[in-house]
Amino acid sequence: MSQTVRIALLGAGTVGAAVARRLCDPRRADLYAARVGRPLELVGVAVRDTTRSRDGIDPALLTADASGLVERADVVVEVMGGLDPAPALLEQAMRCGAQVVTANKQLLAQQGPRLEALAAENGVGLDYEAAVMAAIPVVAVVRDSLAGDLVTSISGIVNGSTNYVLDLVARKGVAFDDAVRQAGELGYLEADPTEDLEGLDAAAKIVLLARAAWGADVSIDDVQRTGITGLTDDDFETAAANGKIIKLVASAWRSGPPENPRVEMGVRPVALPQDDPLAQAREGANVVIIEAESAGRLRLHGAGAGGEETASAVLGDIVRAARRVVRSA
Ligand SMILES: NC(=O)C1=CN([C@@H]2O[C@H](COP(=O)(O)OP(=O)(O)OC[C@H]3O[C@@H](n4cnc5c(N)ncnc54)[C@H](OP(=O)(O)O)[C@@H]3O)[C@@H](O)[C@H]2O)C=CC1
Ligand SMILES: N[C@@H](CC=O)C(=O)O
Repeated sequence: MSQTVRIALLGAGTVGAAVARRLCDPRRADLYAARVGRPLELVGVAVRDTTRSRDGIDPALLTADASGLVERADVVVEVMGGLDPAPALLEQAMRCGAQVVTANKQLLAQQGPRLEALAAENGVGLDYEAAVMAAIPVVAVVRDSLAGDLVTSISGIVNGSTNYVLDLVARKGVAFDDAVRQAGELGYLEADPTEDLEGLDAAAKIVLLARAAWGADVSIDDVQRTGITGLTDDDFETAAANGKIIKLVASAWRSGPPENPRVEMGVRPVALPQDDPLAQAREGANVVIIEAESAGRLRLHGAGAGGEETASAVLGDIVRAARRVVRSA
């Protein structure tokens, strides 16, 4: 038995680099050891370009052999994104008996049920809090904290980069393309920015929340989706003239009996009154309102994108996964 819980990190971009720096921070090491019951050890970081130096990451940890790295880990953390090779590496990890953590919403939206089944088959966990609303612990709230209640609707701003763009255009008069460029510089945009701008990222997140809330058998094709690229100067001017602000709102709501729920989902730009709770999200923030029969109306608000903020959620999942490793030893 290893004296440490061995962590393999797949990806060291905006999110992965922040996770690696925290795992290598000596001030955090004792804290994680106490919380887990054994020290965490970062055994390697898989990247495409191993020659590039990465602030705060020992170059000796870098490898281009992601599959070889997976074989050496108790917990595999996927923050590379995309649909190739991430799913194959996660499958390999599960078959090797490793716990799996991912922030990859597109992968989960498209292949989540299959990966969940594979995790169960191999007796490992699949944690993905960072995949929805970055730093905001919404998956745990909807899936676990409200497991004794009946959620009726979920509505919110679940994409940080488009919120940043819409906010800068509306409040600061920044040109749309310039705001998109700034969102990219802050690390908010996906590798393919059309995922954000066309509402696909928000659609993936609302699918994950609908599954968490209702166990619903839904896919991204079930989401009625409109992104923000079709918005015109006229749309922004009309909204402002009416005291409103345009936000990209994602919603899911349940109808029918709880035992056989019918779920509908949508993503679309909406002109909201300035005092609407969803209008309060500034720059890269996200906000979500969850309605449940007994709990009533809950609101979560916080950072919806960014390396350090998303790393908070990934690290929470790593601690949870590492505890499972220690318990099962
Ligand atoms: N950015 C954010 O605010 C948030 C992102 N996420 C999700 O987290 C994931 C990562 O996002 P982000 O950090 O922004 O992405 P980046 O594009 O910044 O980083 C991707 C990293 O993965 C590595 N990588 C990509 N493909 C491969 C491959 N085939 N083999 C080895 N390494 C590879 C890259 O290597 P190299 O550096 O050499 O190019 C890079 O280090 C995505 O799924 C994203 O949706 C979730 C919440 C918030
Ligand atoms: N591109 C995403 C990053 C976090 O999930 C976003 O803008 O919200």
